[in-house]
Formats: sequence, structure tokens, C-alpha cells
Amino acid sequence: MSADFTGQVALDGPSGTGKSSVARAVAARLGAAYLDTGAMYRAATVAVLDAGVDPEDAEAVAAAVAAAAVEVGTAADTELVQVDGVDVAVRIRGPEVTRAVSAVSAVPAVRRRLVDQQRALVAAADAVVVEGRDIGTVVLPDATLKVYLTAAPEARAQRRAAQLGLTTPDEIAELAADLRRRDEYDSSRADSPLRPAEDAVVVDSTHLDREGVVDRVVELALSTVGVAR
Ligand SMILES: Nc1ncnc2c1ncn2[C@@H]1O[C@H](COP(=O)(O)OP(=O)(O)O)[C@@H](O)[C@H]1O
Ligand SMILES: Nc1ccn([C@@H]2O[C@H](COP(=O)(O)OP(=O)(O)O)[C@@H](O)[C@H]2O)c(=O)n1
Repeated sequence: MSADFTGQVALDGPSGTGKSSVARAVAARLGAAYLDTGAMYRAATVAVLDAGVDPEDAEAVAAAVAAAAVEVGTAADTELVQVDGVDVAVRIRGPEVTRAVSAVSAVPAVRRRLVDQQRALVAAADAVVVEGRDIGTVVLPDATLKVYLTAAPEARAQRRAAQLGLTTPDEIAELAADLRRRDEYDSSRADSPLRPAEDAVVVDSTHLDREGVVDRVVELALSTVGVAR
């Protein structure tokens, strides 16, 4: 049994490496809460699009996000994502939001607002798994365990295509291009770029199945139990 883990697991990495599915399963195994910070940036993007704002207009983006109430749940077995009380759990995964989310999440005022919210949610939990891009580097620099998930670009594109039910070569090429564009945007932005924390354990999931990655992260988390930090 693994009920005795307390603390925070930070799980970072680029798109399609398995963060969401692994983080949820690890949280369930550890009896921990789960926080999907990408869902928060996606929900903020819904607010920006609904306000009719250009996602590249940083000032207008910051104002639109400041005026919206973004709410996410922290249970591993349900997905609650709301903007101003409206359920957007399905909409945040659509192509319109995916295209605009990197521009919205590069705006420092947006990040400050959501990071404050993320830290408050984390503080309310004895044990929590938090996934994103900057959890180990910025949001929780003292996390109990930091894992950085990687996978070969082809594997990531294939997984995402299967998840979205895309089959034609054109659709898959467009998706691979979108992953490259977001990798580049997220890694090169000035505020909180995507990169592994110095003390993160890097796990390459290219040749591991999902359960293999979950086992590895749970094992790493349990190895921290009883270890003073
Ligand atoms: N190790 C793995 N091998 C194969 N497929 C995986 C693996 N990990 C996750 N997946 C699948 O890949 C897709 C993308 O995973 P997801 O957790 O959404 O990634 P991320 O949150 O990093 O974007 C999902 O359909 C998921 O079930
Ligand atoms: N902690 C985080 C999480 C996500 N993001 C941004 O939000 C976008 C969507 O995150 P996500 O985790 O839902 O993306 P996928 O990996 O599911 O495609 C990323 O491409 C980043 O631009 C971020 O900047 N910081």
C-alpha cells in the first residue's frame, strides 16, 4: 500500500509525453490530490477567446483573464474545469483553444494569477500530484519529488493522434507541426520557460508503456517517505 506519501510530486514536460494520464494514475495510487495546471491555462484561454481578444495582445489578454473566474477541481477521478461557473472541460481540449493557449500562457500577469491559485490549491492538500511546464522550476521549487517526462517527438505525435482519433497523414502532419510550434513557444518564452529543474529526475517514456511510467513515478515518490528534506 502507498497511503503514506505526503508532499508534492511535480510532473513537468512537453505535450504528449503522458503527463496527464500518468499524474492522474499516480495520484490515485498514492491517495493524493491531482492538479492539472495546463487545464487552468486552457480555461484562461477560453475566457480570452470569449472576450473577443487577440491572444497575442498581452495587455488585453491580462485584462480578460483578470476579469474571469477560473476554477479547477483537484480530485484524481473527476475533471472539473469552469470559467465563470460554466463547465468548459470539453471545450478546453478543442483546436481553437490549443492554438491560442501558448500565447495566453506566455503573458506574465496571467502566470502570476494562476500560479497564486495553484499554490493555494496545493497548500490545501497533504499529498498532491501537480502537472505542468514550470511546477518544479517555479510553482513548487521545494517539491518533495520532481519528475520531468520526455519522449521522442514521433512517439508524442502518434499518441496525441491516437487520442484525438486522427488518422490521415495530413492530420498527423498538422498535429506534429502544432506540437513543434508549442514546444518552441513554451521553451523560448521569457517567463517560466519549459525546462527540467536541476533536481528533477528525467524519465523517458518513449519505450515504456503508461503503467511502466506510473510504476516508476510511484516508486520514486515512495522512496521519499521518511526522508527528511
Ligand atoms: N507511456 C505511454 N505509452 C503510450 N501511450 C501513452 C503513454 N503515456 C500516455 N500515453 C497516451 O498518450 C496520450 C497523451 O497522453 P497525455 O497524458 O494526455 O499527455 P500530456 O498530458 O503529456 O500531453 C494519451 O492518450 C495517453 O493515454
Ligand atoms: N504549468 C503550465 C501548464 C501549461 N502551460 C501552457 O498550457 C499549454 C497547455 O498545457 P497542457 O498541459 O494542457 O498541454 P498538453 O500537454 O495536454 O498538450 C502548454 O502548451 C503551455 O503553453 C504552461 O505554460 N504552464
